[in-house]
Amino acid sequence: MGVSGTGKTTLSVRLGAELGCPVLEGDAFHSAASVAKMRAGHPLTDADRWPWLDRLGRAIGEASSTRGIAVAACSALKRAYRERLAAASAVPMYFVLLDTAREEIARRMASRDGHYMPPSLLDSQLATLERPMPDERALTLDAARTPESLCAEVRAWLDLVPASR
Ligand SMILES: Nc1ncnc2c1ncn2[C@@H]1O[C@H](COP(=O)(O)OP(=O)(O)OP(=O)(O)O)[C@@H](O)[C@H]1O
Ligand SMILES: O=C(O)[C@H](O)[C@@H](O)[C@H](O)[C@H](O)CO
Repeated sequence: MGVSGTGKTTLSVRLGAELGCPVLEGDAFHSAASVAKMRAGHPLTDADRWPWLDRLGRAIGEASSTRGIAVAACSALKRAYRERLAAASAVPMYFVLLDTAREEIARRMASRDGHYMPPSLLDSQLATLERPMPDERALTLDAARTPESLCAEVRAWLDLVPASR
């Protein structure tokens, strides 16, 4: 989880490869209308996001049944979005927030080609972000670290989280 451009896709692909499990890309579950809206520079609303979170959550639940675990990249900006995603999946869900300085995120967004998300939406993403509370199953990491070290820390954390929690 985290705002656009923090490295969710990069980390999830790496983690999925290391764990040998399915990887789901949240961006692929948006409706065409939502993608067009973001491309045009308009932030999504809650109403835009609920059906997307339900679709992605169900897919996470299905994907995790094959290998016992699945990894997903999803902004999941608000607590209510994380709760919706977990409820739709019907499996235990653990969140990793990638968080770092605005300047670094803006630099990453500006430097990538062909992505529908315009850098102008970064401030709305940051304003919407509700960082996980202590009672959520969540780990916060500095997104400025290397993908290798982020991946290693997530794996160490997952091993320490009891499966029944
Ligand atoms: N740990 C990292 N260190 C340096 N650059 C990174 C790191 N992770 C990702 N990047 C680069 O930052 C850019 C954004 O990464 P990525 O697409 O993984 O982010 P994202 O959070 O999935 O974005 P979005 O939600 O907008 O799809 C890419 O150009 C990627 O190569
Ligand atoms: O909830 C949202 O506003 C969206 O998921 C956005 O965060 C983007 O789709 C994603 O980050 C790709 O840039």
